[in-house]
Amino acid sequence: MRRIPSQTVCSSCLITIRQRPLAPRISQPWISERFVSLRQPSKPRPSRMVLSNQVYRPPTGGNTGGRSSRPRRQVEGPFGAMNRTVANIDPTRRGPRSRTASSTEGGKKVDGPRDERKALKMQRALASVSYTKRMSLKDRMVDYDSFDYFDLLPKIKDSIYDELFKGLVDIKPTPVQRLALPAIMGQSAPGQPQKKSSEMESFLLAAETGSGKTLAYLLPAIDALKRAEAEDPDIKAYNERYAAEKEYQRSTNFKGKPFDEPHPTMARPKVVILVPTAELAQQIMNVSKKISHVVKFKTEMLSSDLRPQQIQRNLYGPKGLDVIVSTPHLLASIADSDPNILSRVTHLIVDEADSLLDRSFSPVTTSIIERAMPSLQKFVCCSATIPRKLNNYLATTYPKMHRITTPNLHAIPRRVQLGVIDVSRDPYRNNKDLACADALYTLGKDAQNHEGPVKDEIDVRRVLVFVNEREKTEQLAEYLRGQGIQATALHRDTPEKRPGEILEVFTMAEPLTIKAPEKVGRSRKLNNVKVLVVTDLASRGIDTLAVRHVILYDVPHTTIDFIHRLGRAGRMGRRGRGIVLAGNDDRKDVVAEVKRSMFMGQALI
Ligand SMILES: Nc1ncnc2c1ncn2[C@@H]1O[C@H](COP(=O)(O)OP(=O)(O)OP(=O)(O)O)[C@@H](O)[C@H]1O
Repeated sequence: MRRIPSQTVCSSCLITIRQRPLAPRISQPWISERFVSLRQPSKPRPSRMVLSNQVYRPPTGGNTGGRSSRPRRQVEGPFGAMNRTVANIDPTRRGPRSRTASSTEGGKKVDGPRDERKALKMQRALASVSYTKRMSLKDRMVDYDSFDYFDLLPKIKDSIYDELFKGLVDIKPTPVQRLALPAIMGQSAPGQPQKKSSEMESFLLAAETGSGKTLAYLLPAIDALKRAEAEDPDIKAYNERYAAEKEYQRSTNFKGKPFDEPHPTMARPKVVILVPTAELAQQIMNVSKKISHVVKFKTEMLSSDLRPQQIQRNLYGPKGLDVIVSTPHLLASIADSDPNILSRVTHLIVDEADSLLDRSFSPVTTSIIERAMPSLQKFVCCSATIPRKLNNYLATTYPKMHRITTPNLHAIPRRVQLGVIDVSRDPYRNNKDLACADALYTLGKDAQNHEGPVKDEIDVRRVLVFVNEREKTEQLAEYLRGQGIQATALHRDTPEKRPGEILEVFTMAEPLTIKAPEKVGRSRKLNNVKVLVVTDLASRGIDTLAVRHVILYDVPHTTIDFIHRLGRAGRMGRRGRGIVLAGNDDRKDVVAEVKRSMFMGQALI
């Protein structure tokens, strides 16, 4: 008589393995293969929502984007997956090694603690970068601990100290800047001059949120722009004509038309920075403008919320155009009518590359890349999160891409604390609105007196509340206002003011204070907290330096969203706090694992 097989559950992949008790699995591998069945067939997430591992090097497997080692489905057609006797399990992910974080130290394999994050693994939202690689990057970063070690033009260094970080002492490059600046400029060692490359070079800058990626690509681009300008014969000839005309007008006391010959760079920028939103375009243009006050170049932005006359002026201004920051759709449509607009581009930067090379933006972004390619010298993709799909796409399209990843990529800094409010419990009973208002009142009560010259002032806390749906922004803001909280909603169709103006309160670094109330009245009113209820519109790249608190009203769909939303607090070494409101319908196990990963300083997967 046959014995009934017993069952075991594989802890890493939640599969039920039926096997005969007396047969050791290792010696008879066919048993596990034959009787493995999926207990919980979960739908795999699209790879654009899954963070990539090993971002520091391209995936193996050439044009297949690293997927060649995976077992492929044998039977084609709609019923191909039925009646299978063998589970479709990737052999590279099986066995004890996949469950153990291992690294190599001094040629010896060292096993780290087991990675227990089952819920995140099921979601497969992010994956880790080899810890060995992270350490070696740390070693490389020691070298460039001052901007003086970079072979940047002296004026650019002046702009760093006198404009960008005016009033700050002991300014040091951030990790991504230490890695990216020499790489993009072709500088081999600190203090050494740049080496020019005859080929077009491509770079991936992958570094955590708020780590200074903007300057990591902007400074080398402006440096190259100014060096090329000094050797450009058209610009030289223009400057000579301009100087001669000025001299003539001065000597003859001429009162007629001033020199109005269009500049050779008019509507022909050399540096193009693509970003997904108008708000981010404005922010990056402001940084570029600050540098231009010292270095002298022309920088403008293009975005759909500008009036047509303004767009015309920004592009075709007589003083020329060197650096343009734009959303891809507008730039592509302008390039349709004026194909030469991208004919001189030497540096093309795709910021928030995972958004701009995702499905919705990809055709238009790639059309710009293709048009700029003939004159392109440096192509830079930049993001805080690298989904697997993007990783594979870049490996296939740009096999020689230089990959620059920082030690903390995909990790939320430990200085950001995460608190979780279980709204399914009393007193909220799934009333998230009430829980949100209560959390804001608690933040208001904790606010400190302002430590400044004026007495009796209290700090105003600026809090971002993230929701998943745009309809919810208005609804929640209205509820909060009804509770005496100063709340504003911001989404793509916000009617009254321009989003930039609304965001300004949250992006300005200066402290915001109000006069302390003399005595607490009876009315329920929260004066020292300003709240912005917002969708992902404000989660990408917006530099909310002054924001220390972020409330995740809805649990984000992926760890990618966790990283970007929580990344609005705790920027550039500051402390921050996130609060997640988790209800009955939310994945509390995912939230718990994100919280634990943050506590342990682990990269999300
Ligand atoms: N070397 C530096 N020292 C001090 N502050 C810096 C330095 N470099 C950049 N910053 C500041 O850090 C802040 C964040 O920089 P930035 O917006 O470039 O971050 P990011 O990496 O692009 O973030 P995100 O991924 O969220 O877009 C900015 O306010 C910037 O002025």
